[in-house]
Amino acid sequence: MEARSPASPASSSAASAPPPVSLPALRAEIDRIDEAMHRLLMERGEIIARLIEVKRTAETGSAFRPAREADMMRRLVERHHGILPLDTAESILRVIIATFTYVQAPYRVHADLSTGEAAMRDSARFHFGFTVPFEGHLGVAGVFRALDGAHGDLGLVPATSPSGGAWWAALEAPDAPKIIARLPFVERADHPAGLPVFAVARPHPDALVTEVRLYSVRVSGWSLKAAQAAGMLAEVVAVPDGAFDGAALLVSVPAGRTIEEVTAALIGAGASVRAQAMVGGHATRYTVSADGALVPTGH
Ligand SMILES: C=C(O[C@@H]1C=C(C(=O)O)C=C[C@H]1O)C(=O)O
Repeated sequence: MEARSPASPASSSAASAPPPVSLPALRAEIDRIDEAMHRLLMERGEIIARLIEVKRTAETGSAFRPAREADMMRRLVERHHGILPLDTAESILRVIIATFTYVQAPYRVHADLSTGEAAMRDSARFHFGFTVPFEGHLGVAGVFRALDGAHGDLGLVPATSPSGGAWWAALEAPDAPKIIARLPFVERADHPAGLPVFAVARPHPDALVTEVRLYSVRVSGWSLKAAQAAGMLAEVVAVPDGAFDGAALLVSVPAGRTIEEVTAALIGAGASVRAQAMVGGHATRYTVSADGALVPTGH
């Protein structure tokens, strides 16, 4: 976020205009700004109408462009300052983006509620608003069934505490949906919708972001040593898989690293890699630090 003292003028035009002194004058300023914001949103809609033709969304089915969305959210956080809470600015832009994506090609959000309904519903509403239809499912299998029935829809699955076993194995087939984003886009300690969530969808072929690459990896000989070796290089979610120290892993490989480095580390720690498949990708994660700076998260 830009560092500015609270006394700084909001814009150069405000700085040159004489300060309004009366309550009616201040309310007139607010009405002018509200009307300008509404007109700008309607103008944004006209541009989206033209963009639909350029993207030919109707042909490809999915309008999501996760890389662009992550970039827009990072730029919002970087330029934000003043008394409006960042949470509010972030949720407004998210609802604008999600709703205009919906206007391009209608979709539903299917969320796995099995690790808690309130936090998941907050994440879905914060990131997708109330115009995009929301459907809760008790388990990730229900989410994936819904995505099979409606190829343009989007699923939300808790990113860190798998309640339904190694759900990511269902994303291994080439024509299966893939992880396309990790929410929230910009992390911080007190994020009001901070549940770590993976967004799952069938991406447009050139829309999958691969800054962070996600792999489903099956190993035998899984041990604390193997977990530590892989954990030095990548974020790993592990679920025991069968007898004899087997495990199903979801490995998030950050930019600058490769899955080969991770599997070499696993083998070096005594594990055997039985299978691996890419199951998605998302933008590099960023955290807002206490002084408002954006810091890459992870390894
Ligand atoms: C507008 C686009 O489509 C979607 C909607 C966006 C928006 O409203 O800003 C941004 C990214 C896409 O998910 C685009 O591809 O640029």
